[in-house]
Amino acid sequence: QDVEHDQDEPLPKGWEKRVSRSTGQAYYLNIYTKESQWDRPTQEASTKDNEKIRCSHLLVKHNQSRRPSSWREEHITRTKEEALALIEDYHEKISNGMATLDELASELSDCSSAKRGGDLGFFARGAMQKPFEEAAFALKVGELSQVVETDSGVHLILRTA
Ligand SMILES: O=C(N[C@H](Cc1nc2ccccc2[nH]1)C(=O)O)c1cc2ccccc2s1
Repeated sequence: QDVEHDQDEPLPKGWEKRVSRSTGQAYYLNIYTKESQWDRPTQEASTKDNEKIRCSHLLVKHNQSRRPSSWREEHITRTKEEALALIEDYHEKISNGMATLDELASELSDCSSAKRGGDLGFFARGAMQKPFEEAAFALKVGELSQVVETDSGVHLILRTA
């Protein structure tokens, strides 16, 4: 469900709306690069895909998250404050070398990418929620973000390529 746009608002140029055969969930196809994404695009489809980066992330969801459920916990009830306390602890552990983001993400991330150590693969601008995209594209390769808030919850982002 995409609450911030009414469904019949036109999509930005170069995108088509499709329905996933396996989940019945709507997704969006860039007709130039043939890339697809779950989130409704906010900008015209990029015709070239050279500005792509690769990131891993650790997501802690809370009771105000867009989908307060994950592979770890069917009903996520923690408050946003509790989520922030957790993610700040993880940030400290990764920053002082006590743990790596992929180790913590594999066990603790509320995103399905946890199965891949938090790896989201390569993505261009327009694929992820804006706050996440801005933070990710501001990182140098190998750099860990500060805490980033999106409608999904609170994140730590590591740019890997
Ligand atoms: O949106 C996803 N997962 C959501 C949580 C979430 N929300 C996000 C917002 C920005 C970036 C990553 C995010 N992951 C969920 O599981 O509820 C994605 C999972 C995966 C898995 C592999 C590669 C890309 C993605 S994007």
